[in-house]
Amino acid sequence: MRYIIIGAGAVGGTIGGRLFDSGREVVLVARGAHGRALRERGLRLELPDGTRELAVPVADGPEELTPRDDDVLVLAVKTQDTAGALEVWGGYGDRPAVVCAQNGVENERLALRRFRDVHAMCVWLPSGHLEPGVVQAPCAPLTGILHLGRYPSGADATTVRIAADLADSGFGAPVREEVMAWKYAKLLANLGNAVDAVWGGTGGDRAAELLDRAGAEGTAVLDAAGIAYIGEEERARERGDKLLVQPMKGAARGGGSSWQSLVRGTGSIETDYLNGEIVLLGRRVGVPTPVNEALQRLANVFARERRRPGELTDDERAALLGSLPEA
Ligand SMILES: CC(C)(CO)C(=O)C(=O)O
Repeated sequence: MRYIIIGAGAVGGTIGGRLFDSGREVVLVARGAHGRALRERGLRLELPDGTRELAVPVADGPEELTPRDDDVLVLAVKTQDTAGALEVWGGYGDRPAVVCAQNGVENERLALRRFRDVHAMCVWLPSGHLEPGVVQAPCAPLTGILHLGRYPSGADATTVRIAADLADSGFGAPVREEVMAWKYAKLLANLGNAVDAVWGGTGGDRAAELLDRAGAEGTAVLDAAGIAYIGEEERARERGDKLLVQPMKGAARGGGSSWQSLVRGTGSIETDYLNGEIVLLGRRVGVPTPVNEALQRLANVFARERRRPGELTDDERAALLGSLPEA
């Protein structure tokens, strides 16, 4: 199989780099400073057991590639960029398999409009990309856990082959027939990304309250909407001691993916598809979601104004805390 990684940032770069390092054929799709660094110096993949300098082929877009029957398009751009990526790649070849290696639950729906063979990946892969050409993944003994299934459910020979390649490359890669139940569970965990981003990781008890409340709104909404998700106990058991963050020399202080979007100053953030997904579903089923709404609003202001994590004004902090229910 040839893995074409669309969006070679933290998650895409780690998956692509690991697959390449284990002998698989990989093309990284990246533009701008990151794309230039990858072309000039290769991918620098920093792992707990050492750094790999990987000369992975790089492409700007589909015009540089000749479609093949064994192509797998791995979508690893942030959800707000998926529609744009599909505009570019939507006409690529007859029927490549598409894997959505992204947070949120919207990407698979978008991909299925363009491609018939869509697979969903629930990505547990703490990783960082703050510098062009460099990606860090600090976990061991596994680099990440990537649950994989066909969208909307089931699994086929392609799912199993991709999972086997991933398992051989340092990831846990369970095949899940009900993969979206794993992705909805991950969505609940990702409601904390906005807290991490706007509070800057120094929130203490009040940030913990926001986290708890955002999660409680999330489960209330999914329950009311009748959407299945894997419970916290099973999720934790799955990760267990397989995904331990290791001390890494020279590693930048990390935050989640939304935190990193603010640090990179990209001007956009994924929150509309994380907290915003819960807000949308809550409006559909009549469940109020004030904390997720407040987080969504503020995260978008931070991204638009290119603020750093934690640069909250006193008024904004008060408004955010005001969204919490009375104790
Ligand atoms: C929780 C984590 C780090 C794991 O992949 C993540 O999903 C994110 O930062 O968005």
